[in-house]
Amino acid sequence: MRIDVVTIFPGYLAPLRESLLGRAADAGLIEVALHDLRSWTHDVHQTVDDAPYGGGPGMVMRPQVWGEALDAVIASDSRPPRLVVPAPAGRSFTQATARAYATEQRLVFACGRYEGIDQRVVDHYSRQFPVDEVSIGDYVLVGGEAAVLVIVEAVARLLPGVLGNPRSAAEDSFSDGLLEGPAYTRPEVWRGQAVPEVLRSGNHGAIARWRRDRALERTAKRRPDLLAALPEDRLDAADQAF
Ligand SMILES: Nc1nc2cc(Br)ccc2s1
Repeated sequence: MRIDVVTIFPGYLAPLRESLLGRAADAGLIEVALHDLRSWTHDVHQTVDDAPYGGGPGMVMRPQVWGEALDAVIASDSRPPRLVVPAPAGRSFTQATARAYATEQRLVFACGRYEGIDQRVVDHYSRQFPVDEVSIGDYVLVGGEAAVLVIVEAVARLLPGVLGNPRSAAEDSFSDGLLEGPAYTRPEVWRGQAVPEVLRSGNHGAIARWRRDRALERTAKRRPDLLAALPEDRLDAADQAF
């Protein structure tokens, strides 16, 4: 997978080259290219924003700069892109979105700042490529860069070969529509708290049931919306207690 990120703060995306993603890049599983939006300005001040039509606070990012940048970046690789624009008003980015993005050949991220990017940029490219405006949560950041770090990590970990143990991705939170239950490791007793006995029983059936019950219990308590959204056939008779 090829990932391009256009931003006025390329340094903010440096962590994409660290650890898990660094190893994935070294292994050729992911190719990350960072592009400074200001490279496509033509004035001495490298202006990327302007006052909003209709008045109001803040500044809006100029369509001309974004158009020149995205034309150049998209043309720099033959793989067809999905353009992803993090935005507070975007559709929610979920594990299902991450799974869908993990099947893409190429993701091009446009990192907005200020009050966002002139809407005509998204409208223009939506006529040529799939374009998603996505939000990573119901809060407002200062820019899209932090959202790109989150999205890229959630997607990259699903790519074959990126995680040491592929079962991790298959069994983590949200993979079966539920939150993950509690996890334990040695020592058996820590500060007077013992590891639940069933986990030391060696009875794999009982362990699987216990883990399912803890996941259902936690999901019912913390995210009842996820439980309500589960398709009927995803809950078996033993699950009905939740
Ligand atoms: N939750 C989010 N907040 C923001 C703010 C800006 Br400015 C750009 C993108 C995003 S995504």
